[in-house]
Amino acid sequence: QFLDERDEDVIFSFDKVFYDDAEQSDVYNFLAVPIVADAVNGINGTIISYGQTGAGKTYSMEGPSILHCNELKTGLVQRVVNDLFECLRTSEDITTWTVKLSMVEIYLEKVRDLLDLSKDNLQIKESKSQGIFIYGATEISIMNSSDALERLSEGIANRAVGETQMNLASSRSHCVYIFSVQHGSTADDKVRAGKIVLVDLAGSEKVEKTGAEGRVLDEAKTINKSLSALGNVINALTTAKPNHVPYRDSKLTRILQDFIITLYRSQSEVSDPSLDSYDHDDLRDRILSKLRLSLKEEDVDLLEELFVQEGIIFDPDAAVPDIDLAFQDVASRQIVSLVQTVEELTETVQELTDENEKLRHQLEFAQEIAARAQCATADRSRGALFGFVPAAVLRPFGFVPD
Ligand SMILES: Nc1ncnc2c1ncn2[C@@H]1O[C@H](COP(=O)(O)OP(=O)(O)OP(=O)(O)O)[C@@H](O)[C@H]1O
Repeated sequence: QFLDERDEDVIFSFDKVFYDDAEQSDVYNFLAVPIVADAVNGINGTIISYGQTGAGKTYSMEGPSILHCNELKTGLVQRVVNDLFECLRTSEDITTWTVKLSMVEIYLEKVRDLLDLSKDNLQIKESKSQGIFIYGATEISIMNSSDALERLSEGIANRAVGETQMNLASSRSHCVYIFSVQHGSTADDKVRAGKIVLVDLAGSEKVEKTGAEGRVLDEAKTINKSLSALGNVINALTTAKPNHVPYRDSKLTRILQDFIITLYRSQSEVSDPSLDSYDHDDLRDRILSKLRLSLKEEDVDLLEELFVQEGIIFDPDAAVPDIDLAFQDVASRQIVSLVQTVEELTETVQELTDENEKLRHQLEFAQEIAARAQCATADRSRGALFGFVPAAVLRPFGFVPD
């Protein structure tokens, strides 16, 4: 419990608080184990370390060193990597897999590739198939955990190279590690893709307390702006019906756009059988409005029918007890995978619409050719008509020699 600036009580809720005797493994087991398991099942996850300079963000993420440290001090990143490969290797269903690593740092609102320093101003783009992605960022395929740790260590070393070249301290930038996992499974012949994004944020201290000037002041202002943007996005998402989620206000929130999602209810509330229908309606509305952005109304209507049939969204006219059961079912299957399904279907509809458009053009073209051919035939017929006038008729007019 804390007091705000007006000395009023403010209560914050935490899922868990770790005291100073907590081990790195305690943090890892609580925070990251479910996220690694989800990534192997095709569900994106993210871990962000936030706090004041010197609070221990980088230590929690990387330990004292990525490559050389004992089991006790090993950071989250190494533990994620080790478990990820362990899960992939030991799963009976997984037949083939690839793991790719990208590593970027955001400094003064510029995205720099830590695996290729020549790329120092990467752009963030969005596509239907990939969602938000960092255009041109180096992606290295990694085969096993020791390979991954070597590459991570190179990336971290590049952060240090930047430090001396550009006189920046690594704590003044946000560091983003992106692991993309893709695998095929014998269980259902599907290819699953999931991402784990780990973010070591820049220190969050207040500008006025630091007495900073010049470049250091610019750094502090930019960091504060992006951290406020992150706060604003989370605030908007935790509002029941946000009008606008300001993802575009900073590079950080834009990169994390597909990873910061909102679940209004805690797990205990989800399993509460007295759910009202508000959340179902809200979820349905949000899915449908997302579809309406890129599709025609009739396609959205068709998809809505399909989604209701598949149990992806709910029939607004269905009886409330059925809706509650359906909601619990969907909650357990994770809303993230649901949104992925929506995106895949949106893409399929878009492809079909394009194909349809192409066929329509071809048909119009064929009809035009056919019409022209008919005209030509008519012209030829007219010519033939003259040709068929019996010579006896034309002869008196001198058209045909005797
Ligand atoms: N749990 C810990 N055990 C031992 N040393 C620690 C621990 N946490 C942090 N430290 C040490 O405290 C110092 C500051 O930690 P760290 O660099 O991780 O802070 P930070 O929050 O990342 O700061 P910045 O915002 O400047 O990047 C480092 O020397 C680190 O080794």
